[in-house]
Amino acid sequence: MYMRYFSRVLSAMAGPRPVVLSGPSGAGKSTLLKKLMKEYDSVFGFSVSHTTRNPRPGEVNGKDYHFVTREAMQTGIENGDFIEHAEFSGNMYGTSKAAVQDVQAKNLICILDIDMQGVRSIKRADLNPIYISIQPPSMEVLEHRLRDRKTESEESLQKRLHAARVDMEISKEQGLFDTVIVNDSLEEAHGQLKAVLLEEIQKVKKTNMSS
Ligand SMILES: Nc1ncnc2c1ncn2[C@@H]1O[C@H](COP(=O)(O)OP(=O)(O)OP(=O)(O)O)[C@@H](O)[C@H]1O
Ligand SMILES: Nc1nc2c(ncn2[C@@H]2O[C@H](COP(=O)(O)O)[C@@H](O)[C@H]2O)c(=O)[nH]1
Repeated sequence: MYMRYFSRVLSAMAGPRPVVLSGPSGAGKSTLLKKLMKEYDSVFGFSVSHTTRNPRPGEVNGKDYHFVTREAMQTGIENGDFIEHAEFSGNMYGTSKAAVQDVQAKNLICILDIDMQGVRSIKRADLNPIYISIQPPSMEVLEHRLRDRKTESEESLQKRLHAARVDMEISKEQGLFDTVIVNDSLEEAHGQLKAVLLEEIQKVKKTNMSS
């Protein structure tokens, strides 16, 4: 218990707290984090995950994800390269230690966009992030958004909707998230996200000004 306490104190001294953004597929995590990173230049850094899924049109290897084979991912996991990893909708996803270290080395707020299994694993690690859940206004709206995005096959869509129902139930669990934001109006959700992160944003801005 004391070890965990001291490691949290040390990590607080080391730089800004990372941010975990979680929530059902299609809730708007990427949309919100892109908007945040556009508004705040040189404050946030994205933790680029590894995945075995195929890139979508426009996605860039090394920027949106590290797109890898299942074999490469398994080897990385066996070598202890990952803080957490999970199977989601038929593909593997994972946060490497390097992905987080790369952002933290620049003294930026590291943003992790991960599923619920990832949240559970990160809770057991020593990252001490701010946990934010992004939720859709309803299952109906979520389904519309996912269909309109046109990224999923019917099979993948159904898997994601099933995971979403589970996610929406679990996210009500007391103490799991520091904040739950319902992304109905994008502007309002963006405003709420900024408000939650204000203290960390100011910390980074202050450090950047004095360096
Ligand atoms: N507030 C909103 N109002 C209307 N549409 C939205 C809103 N937020 C996001 N969207 C749209 O919903 C779709 C899903 O959003 P997004 O891709 O950001 O979700 P996500 O949570 O990152 O999903 P995934 O976990 O699958 O990556 C996108 O087409 C996006 O443009
Ligand atoms: N546990 C982890 N989950 C991750 C990671 N990177 C992304 N994700 C989550 O996967 C789903 C699907 O993402 P998509 O890009 O295929 O739509 C979504 O909920 C992400 O949050 C990760 O490294 N670990």
